[in-house]
Amino acid sequence: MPATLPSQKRRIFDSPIKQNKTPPQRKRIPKWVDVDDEDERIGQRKRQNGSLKHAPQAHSTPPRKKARTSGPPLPSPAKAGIQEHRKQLPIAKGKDALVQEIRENDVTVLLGETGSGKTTQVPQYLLEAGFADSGMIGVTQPRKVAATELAARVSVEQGTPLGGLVGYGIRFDERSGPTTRVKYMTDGMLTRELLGDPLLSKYAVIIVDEAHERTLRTDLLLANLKRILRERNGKGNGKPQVNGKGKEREKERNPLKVVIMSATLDAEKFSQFFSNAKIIYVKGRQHPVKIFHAAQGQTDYVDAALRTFFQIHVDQPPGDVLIFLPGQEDIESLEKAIQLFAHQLPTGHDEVLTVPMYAALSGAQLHRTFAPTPRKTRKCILATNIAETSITIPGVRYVIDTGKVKEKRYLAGSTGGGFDTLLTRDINKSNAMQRAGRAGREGPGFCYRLYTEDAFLGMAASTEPEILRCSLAQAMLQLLCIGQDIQELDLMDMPDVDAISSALRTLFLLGALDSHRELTDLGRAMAALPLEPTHARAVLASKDLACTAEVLDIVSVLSANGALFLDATDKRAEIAEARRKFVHRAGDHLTILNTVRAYRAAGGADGENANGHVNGHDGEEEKVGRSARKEWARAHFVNERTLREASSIRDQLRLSCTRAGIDWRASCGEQEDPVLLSLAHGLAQNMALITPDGSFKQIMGQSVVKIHPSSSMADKKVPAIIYDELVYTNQIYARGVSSIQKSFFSSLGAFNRREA
Ligand SMILES: Nc1ncnc2c1ncn2[C@@H]1O[C@H](COP(=O)(O)OP(=O)(O)OP(=O)(O)O)[C@@H](O)[C@H]1O
Repeated sequence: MPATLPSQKRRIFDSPIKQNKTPPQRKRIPKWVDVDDEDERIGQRKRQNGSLKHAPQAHSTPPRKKARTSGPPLPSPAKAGIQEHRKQLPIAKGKDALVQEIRENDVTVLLGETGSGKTTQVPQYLLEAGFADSGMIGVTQPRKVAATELAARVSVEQGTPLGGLVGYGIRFDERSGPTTRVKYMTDGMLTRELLGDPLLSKYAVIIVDEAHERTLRTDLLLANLKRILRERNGKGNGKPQVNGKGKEREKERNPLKVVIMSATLDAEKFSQFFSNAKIIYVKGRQHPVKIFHAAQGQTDYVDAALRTFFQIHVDQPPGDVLIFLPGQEDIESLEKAIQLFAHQLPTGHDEVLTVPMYAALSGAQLHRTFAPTPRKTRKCILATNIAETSITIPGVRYVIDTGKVKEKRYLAGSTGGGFDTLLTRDINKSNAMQRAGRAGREGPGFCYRLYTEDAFLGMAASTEPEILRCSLAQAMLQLLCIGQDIQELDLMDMPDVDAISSALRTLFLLGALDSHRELTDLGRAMAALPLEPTHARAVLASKDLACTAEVLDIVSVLSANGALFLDATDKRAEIAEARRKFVHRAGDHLTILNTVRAYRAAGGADGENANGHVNGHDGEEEKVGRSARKEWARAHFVNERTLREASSIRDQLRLSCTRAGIDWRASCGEQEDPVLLSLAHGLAQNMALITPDGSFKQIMGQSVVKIHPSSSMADKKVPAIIYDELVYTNQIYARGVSSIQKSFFSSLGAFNRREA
C-alpha cells in the first residue's frame, strides 16, 4: 500500500527559504512507497524455504553451565544501564543455547538480523563461558573503523580500559596487551599473523564477522581456517571428543572453534564449505526499521539525497541522518550543498552538523562520527559503504540510501601491468539490507531508498567475491611465505587463471619469485614488511642505495589513508602559489619528500625527538613546534592529519627495518637519483615512455596513459615516468608520477628478468 511522508503533498521547501539557485526547489521530492521490513520478509521467505535452521531459543537442550575456573577476572559491570541493554538484545534470549551449540561444534554459522547483537555479544558470551581460558577470542572485521569502534564499545560493556581485556589490531595501530582476551581486528591483520603462526595457536576461537562481504582476506582466512581445523582439531568439522582420554588429548591439541557471522549471508554455502557446519538463526531485531522506496527511479541521486535530507530535517522528529553515497566526490559536493541550504533555513530549526565518513580519512577524523551530537543539532553523516556493516552510530535514526557504491576491480593485462578501476555501480540486496540496518539500533528507525521497490527486488543477492575481481599479488606473496600456493588452496571460489598469472608475473618482476615460481630471499624480506610488494621492494632497494630515510618518508605518506594535498576548486591559484616552494621538478614522489621535510622543519629543530619521531612528547617546546607545524600545514593546504598518520606509520616501518637489519637512518641528503631509482625498483611494472602526441605508453603493457591532472607532472613532457597507480575513469590516468632517466632501465633487475 503506498504511503506518503507527512510533507509529500506539498513541495519540500514551502518554508520561506531563499529562492535563488536552490536545487531543492527545482523538482519535487521523490515519492515514497512504504513496505514492511524487508530484512524480516526475506528472512521469513528463507525460513519457509527451509534454508535456515531455527533460532537458538528453539533448542530444547538445556544449556550446560560450566563453572569458570580460570582466565582473567571478569570486571564488575561498568554501568547498570549498559548491562540492562545487553539483556534486552534479541540474541540474549538464545545466549545459553548458542554457547552450547558453539561448544558442541567446531564450526558454527550464525545468521541474525542487523542489530540483534552478534558482533558485540557473541565474543562476550564466549568469554564469560570460559572459551578464552585456552587462548584468545579473535573477531575479524572487513574494515578498520569497525574493529576499533567495536573494541571500544565492548570494552565499555566489560567495564575495562580499551587495550586491556578487550583490544584491537589494525595495520599500523595495535591496542592489545598480555591481558587481552577478546581482540577485534581486520581480516587482513589475522591473515598476516599466519606468517609467524600458521596454526593461529594463540586463538581458542576465531569469529569471522560480516563474512558475506567476501573480502579477499576473508576468503584466504576461511581456507586457512579449514586447514587449521584439520591440524588442530584432527578433522574438518563435527563433534569434538569431550570424554575421558579424548578430553585430555583435546587439551593437548588446543582445538579451535570457528564462528562465521553475518546478517545477510548465504548460510548454506558457508555451511557446505565447512562440511555441513551447523547453521544457527537468531530471530528478531531489536527495533523495527520502516522502509520507504522512491516511487520512481532518481536520475540525480545527490540531488535526491539533498531533498530527502531536508524533508526529514524540516518535518521529522529529532534523530541523526546517515546518507550512503558511493565516494568522496559525491560526499564533498553533497556536504557543501547541505551546509549552504542549512544556513538559509528560517530560525526555529535545529542546526545541521555535517560529518563526512570515507576510508581516506584518518582514524581521528572518523572518530568524529561517533561523538555525541550537540543539543539542538541534527547530525548528518555522509558515508561510503565503510559505514554499511557492523557499526552502530549512536543517534542515527534515519538512513538515506542512494543505492550506489564504488567498486574496485582489477583489470589484468595479458602482458602484465594491469590496473585498478574504481567505478560507481548499483548496490545489491545485501548492501541495501545492511544499510537499512544502520537505522533502528537505539530505537525505531526509517530508511529512505532512492530507488524503487522493483529495483530492489531486481538487485543481485550479494557482492561478487573480491578474490574474483582484485589484484592477487600481495596475498599470493603472503601465502607463498607460509608455503601455500593459491591454486592448491581449498577456496570457496577459485580466482581466474589470468589474475593468478598476472600476480605471479608481478612477483617475478619484483624479484620475489625465481623462474621456477619459488619464493626468493628477497620475496621473504618483502613479505616481512607491512607494505604492498611494490613499496616493500622500494624500501629494500633503498638499503643498497643508502637512502632508506627518504624512501620511508615517501612510502609512509603513500601508505596513509588520507590525501596529502587538500584541494579547493575556488582557490587553485592560491594553492599553487603556496606550494610552489616544495613542488619538485622531478614529480610527485620528491614533492612528497619535500613536503614532509618542510612540515618537520616548521616545528623547529627539525621537529624530531631523539628517536626521530615527529610526534614527540609534551614539553613546552614540543607544544610550540606542534602548533607551528599545524599552522604551516594550514597555510600550505596540506592535510596535517595525513602527515601525522604517516609519521606514525614511519615509526612502525623503522621498527620493521631494524628487525630486518636495514639502517633506516641512511640518508642520501639532497640527491634525487638514489630515491627515484629505489622507487623504480618497486614500480618497474609501472613505467612508461613518452609518445609523439605527449601521452605515455607503458613499457610492460599495452596501455597508453595520460598523467592525472592532480599530478605535479600534469602536462609535462619528459622522456620516461614511473607512477604509483593507474586509474580508469573516462580514460586511463597515471597517478603519483615522477620523471626518471632512461638509464635507470639497465639498473633494474625486472628488465633483465623480463627478457629471461
Ligand atoms: N557504540 C555503540 N553505541 C551505542 N549502542 C551500541 C553501540 N554498539 C552497539 N550498540 C547496541 O548494540 C546493538 C547490537 O549491536 P551489534 O553490533 O552487536 O549487532 P549485530 O547483530 O552485530 O549487527 P550487524 O549485523 O549490523 O553488525 C545495537 O543495535 C545497538 O543497540
